[in-house]
Amino acid sequence: MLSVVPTPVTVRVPSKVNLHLAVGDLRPDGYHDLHTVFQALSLYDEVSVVPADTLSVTVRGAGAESVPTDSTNLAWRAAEMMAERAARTPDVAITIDKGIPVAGGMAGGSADAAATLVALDTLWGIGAPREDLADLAVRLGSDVPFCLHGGTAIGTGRGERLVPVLTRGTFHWVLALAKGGLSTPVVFRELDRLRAEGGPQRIGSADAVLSALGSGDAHQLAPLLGNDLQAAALSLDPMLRRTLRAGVEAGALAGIVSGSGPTCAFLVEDQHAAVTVSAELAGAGVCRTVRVASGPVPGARVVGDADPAHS
Ligand SMILES: C[C@@](CO)(OP(=O)(O)O)[C@H](O)COP(=O)(O)OP(=O)(O)OC[C@H]1O[C@@H](n2ccc(N)nc2=O)[C@H](O)[C@@H]1O
Ligand SMILES: Nc1ncnc2c1ncn2[C@@H]1O[C@H](COP(=O)(O)OP(=O)(O)O)[C@@H](O)[C@H]1O
Repeated sequence: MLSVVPTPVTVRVPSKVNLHLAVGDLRPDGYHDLHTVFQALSLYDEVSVVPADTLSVTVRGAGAESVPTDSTNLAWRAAEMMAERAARTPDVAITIDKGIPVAGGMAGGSADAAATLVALDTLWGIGAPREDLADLAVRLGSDVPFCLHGGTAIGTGRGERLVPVLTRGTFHWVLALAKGGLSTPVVFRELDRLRAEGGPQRIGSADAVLSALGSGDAHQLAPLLGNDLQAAALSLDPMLRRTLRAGVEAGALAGIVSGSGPTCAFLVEDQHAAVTVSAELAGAGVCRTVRVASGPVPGARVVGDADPAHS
């Protein structure tokens, strides 16, 4: 008798860069209020789910060895949450193909959690409204709702309250991926420490960033990029200064530490500049590897899914 091989559902999910990341003071719950502008970039993870006897996670790609495959993996937790909502057992094998740097400040783990929610929604035929998935997402991490959402958005609260931002055209980026990672809580703590000593200066409001995004002009946007966590990331990893300098010397319009780092994101004029800047940066020996990306791109979605309900 022929046995039916189950077909996996695969979801592609983008990374993010914070174009503007203003960090407030430490709150009693251990978090910081954020005012951020996220942009989803075309550097992706792919998450596949297939029915299995028990829940498992397999991680492949660069940095896979440093990602947990047990219940501390955010994708595992997303599967348990989705199963609870559907009142069933989370009997799936999850495979994560990492394209997003691990612990790189580009929301890799959050992306995998968002992708797992979308993949299981399809695999189990749940058809949950996006708002329901967003409610689950926020319980998994501050960045998970944006990974579902994609595009460009303002994030407030812990970064989880989102309002879409109108942008024109496509922005082109060169990403310098570092050898190691930086721990998000450690970077926030380092900022608290630096602030207790009187520095660094806080970035201002995002108003000018929003109008630059509306103009679609990378030259206008470049000098406005700002990240309150950058000083803390540089304090923990001083070599990043060299990386930021090298990107600008290679012809980027501006460079910024992405989120809590250590990935450095360089805004460039166009696709052609992305190729030349990335080649020069790769030769400068200031990072593990270089990637070209563009944004904004859509959030987590099933590969091959043309259903507008998923847009
Ligand atoms: C800094 C940002 C900027 O987008 O991204 P990354 O650079 O890590 O990708 C995010 O705020 C990271 O979000 P995420 O990685 O989901 O963090 P969470 O799991 O929610 O929190 C991890 C820890 O970071 C600190 N944290 C996080 C968010 C926040 N608004 N304030 C904080 O102080 C807390 O110590 C928290 O326990
Ligand atoms: N699916 C996952 N992918 C990557 N990291 C994960 C995942 N699940 C849990 N983690 C843990 O989260 C930490 C932060 O990783 P990541 O989300 O990639 O970085 P960042 O918070 O800087 O954007 C990692 O060190 C890893 O131990």
